[in-house]
Amino acid sequence: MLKAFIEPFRHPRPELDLGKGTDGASGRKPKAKAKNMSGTLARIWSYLARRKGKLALVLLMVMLSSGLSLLGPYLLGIGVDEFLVSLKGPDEAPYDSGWIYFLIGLAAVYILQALTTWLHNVWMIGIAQETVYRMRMELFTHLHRLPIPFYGKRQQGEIMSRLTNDIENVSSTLNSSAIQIFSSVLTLVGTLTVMLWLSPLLTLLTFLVVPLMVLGMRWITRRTGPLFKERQRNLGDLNGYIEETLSGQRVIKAFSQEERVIRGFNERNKRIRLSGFWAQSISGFIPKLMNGLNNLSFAIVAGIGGIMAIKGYISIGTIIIFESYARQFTRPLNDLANQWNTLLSAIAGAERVFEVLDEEVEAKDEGAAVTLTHVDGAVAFENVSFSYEKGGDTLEGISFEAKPGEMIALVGPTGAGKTTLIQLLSRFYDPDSGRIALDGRDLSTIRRESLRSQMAFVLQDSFLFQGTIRENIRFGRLDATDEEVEEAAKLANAHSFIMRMKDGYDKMLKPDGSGISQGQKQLLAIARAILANPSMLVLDEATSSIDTVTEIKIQEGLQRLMKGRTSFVIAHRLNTIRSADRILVLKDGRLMEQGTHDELLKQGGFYSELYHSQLKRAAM
Ligand SMILES: Nc1ncnc2c1ncn2[C@@H]1O[C@H](COP(=O)(O)OP(=O)(O)OP(=O)(O)O)[C@@H](O)[C@H]1O
Repeated sequence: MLKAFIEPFRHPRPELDLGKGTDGASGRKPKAKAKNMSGTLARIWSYLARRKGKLALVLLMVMLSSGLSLLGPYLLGIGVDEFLVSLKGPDEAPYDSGWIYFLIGLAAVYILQALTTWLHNVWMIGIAQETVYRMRMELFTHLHRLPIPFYGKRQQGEIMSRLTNDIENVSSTLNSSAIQIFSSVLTLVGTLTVMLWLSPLLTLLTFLVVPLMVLGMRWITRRTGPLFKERQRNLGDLNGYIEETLSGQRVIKAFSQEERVIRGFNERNKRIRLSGFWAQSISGFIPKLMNGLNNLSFAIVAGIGGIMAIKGYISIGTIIIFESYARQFTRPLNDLANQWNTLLSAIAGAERVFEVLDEEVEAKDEGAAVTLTHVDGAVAFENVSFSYEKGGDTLEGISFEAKPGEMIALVGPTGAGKTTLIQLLSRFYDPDSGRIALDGRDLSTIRRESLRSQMAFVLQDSFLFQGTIRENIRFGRLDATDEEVEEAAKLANAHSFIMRMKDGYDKMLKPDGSGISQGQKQLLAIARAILANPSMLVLDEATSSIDTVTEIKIQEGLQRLMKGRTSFVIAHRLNTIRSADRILVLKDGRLMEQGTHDELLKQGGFYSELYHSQLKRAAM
């Protein structure tokens, strides 16, 4: 109801629309509408309710400031009647003490109004910041408890936009809009009540222009609404494009696609210019219309009110009160219309935040799940099948065994399912059927955290954080001493290159790990894994070409790391896994062959084919 009334008064404010309620990062269509408004509001309230006392104070201040905003003009009218209209002639000056007290009282009212407004603003900002602080914390913590499949389904930019844009949207709305709406409603109701009480006829005359305002505004907003939405969509599209092209800089440069990317940007930029031009030009007419109609109302009240005053129906002071109130009336109406929309988009934002908070966290370990203290490293896959999507067959009927300390190599063409098999072993996903066992114990009966703490990963593109080399190695075991960190680096063959750097172990690495070479990154990852001292290892062999010296160093480091641990090596160059205890050959999600290098060559099957074709390519 309220929305229907105030919607036409909405001044589309460009600065409010920027990035808010849009899925800026992903560039998707903005979702301005909340799906479950009352539920979301109740949930926001549950956050606010934690500061009930302060909130009550804020509401009290809002009521006071709204009341005082009514009292000011009212007193002014009374003052005019009392001290000016009653003057007998131009020579009679209102210098008696009553007039002075009146002025002091009036000033006190306006000062108090400013003070109460300031107080409710500051207190509300405090409550709002505390609320979004808690939301942000909850969301970030929750994101780290969500299972890997959640991330597989969503774009990173989209998740980030919830943590930043959407939360910011809730924050700014709680800061101002929520209270402004309350204050506007109070002021409107109060103004109307006092006006009706003073003179129903003059009230009617004052509001004669309101239907014209509603019609005029509706006419304009009907035209600008779709234009603003269009601009919002274009903005989202542009944001997504910027994010994509900035993160893909290397590829763009490598393929010399700069010109094409700039052209793409230009097209999107033009679309924003066009929709922005029309939206803002048409909506720019709104303040003029409001002003014109306000003046019309002013003239009607002054004219008819003047006649009524001459006839003695009302006093001059009453006309002054009406004129002030009439001017005061359109402001909260405008505020309401603007804030209402901001509020709606914030509710939609909050809903998107709650949607993530409602995502199921990684399934709880079963009650009886155990924490492993020691692992021998015997792994068995028994007829394991798995698919990322229902009905698929990413892995089918996989069975093999790995004895403690064995090196198992996984080979097969791209997309064969090697990484998926490792994901199942680390319980990032659970098999659809079949069983995986560690030391004879079903994986599902082992606590995930405990299982993962027994494993270390040395991947192709090892993830390095922004921090020193020392901190990055220590990530393997946070309580390791500096000596232990250096010992691990020595075993990994990383010590010498670290010492050649200016700051040695204190060299700061950049957030994306750039600044050191691929081979050096891998040596650091090996050091990290050595420090973690896991019972099981997962190694993703580097595909990128690394110089022979570094490669020998890496191989040495890996040999030391693998010693006595069950290791799974995803191999791309088959000559590096000749010493593997077992080679698993995967193709299209099925285990085609398994055995040692020699056994598989003798079989003359798929592995032998792969091996010989690689030999041939190397010889060319
Ligand atoms: N998160 C995912 N959601 C849906 N399908 C996926 C997902 N990850 C991988 N796949 C699909 O599962 C199949 C196996 O992928 P996997 O990454 O295990 O192959 P791989 O043998 O490790 O390949 P590569 O050698 O290229 O790394 C592929 O067809 C791949 O497209």
